[in-house]
Amino acid sequence: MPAPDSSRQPGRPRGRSGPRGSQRSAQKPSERAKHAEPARFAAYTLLRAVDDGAYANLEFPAIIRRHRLDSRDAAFATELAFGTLRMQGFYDAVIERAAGRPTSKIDAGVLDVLRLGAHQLLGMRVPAHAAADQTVGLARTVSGAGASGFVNAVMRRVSERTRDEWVSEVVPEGGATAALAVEYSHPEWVVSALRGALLGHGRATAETVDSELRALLESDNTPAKVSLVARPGLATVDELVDAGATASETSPFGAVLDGGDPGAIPAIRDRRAAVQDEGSQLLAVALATAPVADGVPRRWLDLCAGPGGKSGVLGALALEAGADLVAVEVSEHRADLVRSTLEPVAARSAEADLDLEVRTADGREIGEAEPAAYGRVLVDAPCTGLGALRRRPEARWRRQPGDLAQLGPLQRDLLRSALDAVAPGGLVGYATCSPHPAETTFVVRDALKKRDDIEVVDAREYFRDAAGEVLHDLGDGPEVQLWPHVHGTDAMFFTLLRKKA
Ligand SMILES: C[S@@+](CC[C@H](N)C(=O)[O-])C[C@H]1O[C@@H](n2cnc3c(N)ncnc32)[C@H](O)[C@@H]1O
Repeated sequence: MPAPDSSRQPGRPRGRSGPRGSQRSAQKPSERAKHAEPARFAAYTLLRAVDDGAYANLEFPAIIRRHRLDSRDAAFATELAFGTLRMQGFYDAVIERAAGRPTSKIDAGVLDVLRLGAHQLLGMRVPAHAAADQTVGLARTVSGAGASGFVNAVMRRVSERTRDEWVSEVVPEGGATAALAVEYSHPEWVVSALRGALLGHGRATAETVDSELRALLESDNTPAKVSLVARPGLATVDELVDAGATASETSPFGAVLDGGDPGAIPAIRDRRAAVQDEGSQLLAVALATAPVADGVPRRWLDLCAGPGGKSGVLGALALEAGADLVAVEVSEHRADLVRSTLEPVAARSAEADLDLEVRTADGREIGEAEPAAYGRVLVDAPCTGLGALRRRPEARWRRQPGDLAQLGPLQRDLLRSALDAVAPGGLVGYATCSPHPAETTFVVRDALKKRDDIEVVDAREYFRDAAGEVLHDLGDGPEVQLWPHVHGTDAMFFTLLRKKA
């Protein structure tokens, strides 16, 4: 068992008060932490793994197990590691100033130690002396005594100012985008892209865009709550509530878990329920419930299905509607995840004599191979994920503007294939977990060019909250753009298209 962490007593929220130099430890250096404490070492291990290309969400559970952290230490390590990854851009600006050298001139491992220290000082409630001592101890463990003097000096300088004072110190004046990028710790191109998205989707005007953008960037830095879905007909929201969750106000099939392990909930263990953003739930329901013409095939298609979150909802709703479902995924591994997600639906579909097929295939080829064969088609296109940055702490630093150019042709081809695969009178839903106009409205506009057989349906009325009301603040339509700072969901985009009968 790791030793109790006396360095984590509740304290004043960081960064709202005066300088904290006076809070420095009265301990002599020789009395300070000599070694890394397990939770901090686990957080450091994750940062190094992410630097090597790992995905934080996938990697951290194994690190927590390897370091044998109890639930309290695991929660601390998660807040420390994920918060550090999110705020890395801001902390690097602080560290550069405090160290008097660019971060490129600091050893990568030592830089990660300093980032973790900066987060404890400026972003968590860890007392300044404990943050500094533990960070020096971590430096000694991972980089040897040589680095610990440097780390000690930088930590001392960082601790001399509050977060707000550091913001005034390192955030550039004048250039709004550059300033927001540092203050809210996003790459500059992402700040520009989100500004364009707020304006492009009519969420903000020139007058309101700055405050909307700040709220959106802030929500990217706030860990998402754990949203659950009770797959329709397979589980109920009440089952999730009985297991400790709170019923969602946003999604009729949703619930929110405040703490604890979702995997311990029986309905989730048997895949009748799952962890899923409420926005994703809503758009799957919208596609499944918007009316189609009589006589369209009772056969639905999920063209980009892996790992199967939306297929799980669509499969359950297809079963209720007496429809077949084909879930297509190009990656073999992700197609296996879809199979596993759909297992409980598959068993019931077989009993109901319905066809449920998971196919490892290229969705771009389905339209030509099976023209007009489906009544409802979902294209949940591969995208930059700029609308889900709060869920993937390192994603903002991985993505590059060039990704947009790479994904664009694929997104257009998949949508064109879907439009060919849908039968007259049937519906295609095009979705992304990005609000970027280049992945949303421009893709739809281009795919509809040179076709006169498609009409755009107002999707808003099919986005109904748990009370059955149309969700608030859906804008002017016809498409729907959800926002984390407005709806509490990922920034999902959804357009509903009908092939003329
Ligand atoms: C945004 S994810 C889909 C998420 C999924 N609908 C869910 O809710 O869990 C996009 C998926 O499309 C897959 N994909 C990429 N290119 C594809 C293609 N040409 N055909 C089919 N699937 C493709 C990716 O492997 C990825 O799993």
